[in-house]
Amino acid sequence: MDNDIEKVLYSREEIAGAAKRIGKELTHDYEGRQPLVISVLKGAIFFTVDVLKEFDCYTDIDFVDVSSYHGGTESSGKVDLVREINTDIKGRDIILIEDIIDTGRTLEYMVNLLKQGGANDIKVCTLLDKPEGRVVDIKANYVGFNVPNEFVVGYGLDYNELYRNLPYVGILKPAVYQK
Ligand SMILES: O=P(O)(O)OC[C@H]1O[C@H](OP(=O)(O)OP(=O)(O)O)[C@H](O)[C@@H]1O
Ligand code: HPA
Ligand SMILES: [Mg+2]
Repeated sequence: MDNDIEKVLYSREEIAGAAKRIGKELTHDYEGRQPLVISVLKGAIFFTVDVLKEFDCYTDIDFVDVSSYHGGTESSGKVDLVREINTDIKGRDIILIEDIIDTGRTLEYMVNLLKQGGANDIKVCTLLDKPEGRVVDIKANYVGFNVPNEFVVGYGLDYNELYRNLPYVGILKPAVYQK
């Protein structure tokens, strides 16, 4: 897999450092509360696990599966709900965990879904933010790293369902998806 990567942006160690930093910030910010963590499948699974191990707080965890890239490098523009949230979110303080905010469409969809369900408060935590990709004006509250406007893979992020298990985040060689 390494041969398909143009440039490593964030190493295993740098990502671990970011997860630790954010987990500690959350521990501080949620002291005395019991938030519900919602992880956005599939991409956020690695980051969720690493942040939660550093989050010292009573919290329950649920998952939602939404999809809009369908394995490709461009957003389809439409977010499909593949698996819904099973926890009652009414009145809950939610921490949403994402791997990347790119166009912002997935996050906008999720925030609307959580508001419709009666969430009390919604905070967003993402490993990567790609501000140049935005088509929707929306921001995360906790960000690991800003990434350039390139298609990145690894540590949960896929191309064609592959590369999620790379331990680092890197730019995928365009030759891989242009062939
Ligand atoms: O800001 P956006 O442009 O909406 O992009 C961000 C979303 O896109 C990816 O999900 P994808 O649809 O690829 O599903 P996956 O996590 O299962 O790969 C990623 O995991 C984010 O959830
Ligand atoms: O750059 C990206 N890589 C992988 N998945 C993504 N989903 C949105 N942007 C990206
Ligand atoms: Mg994807």
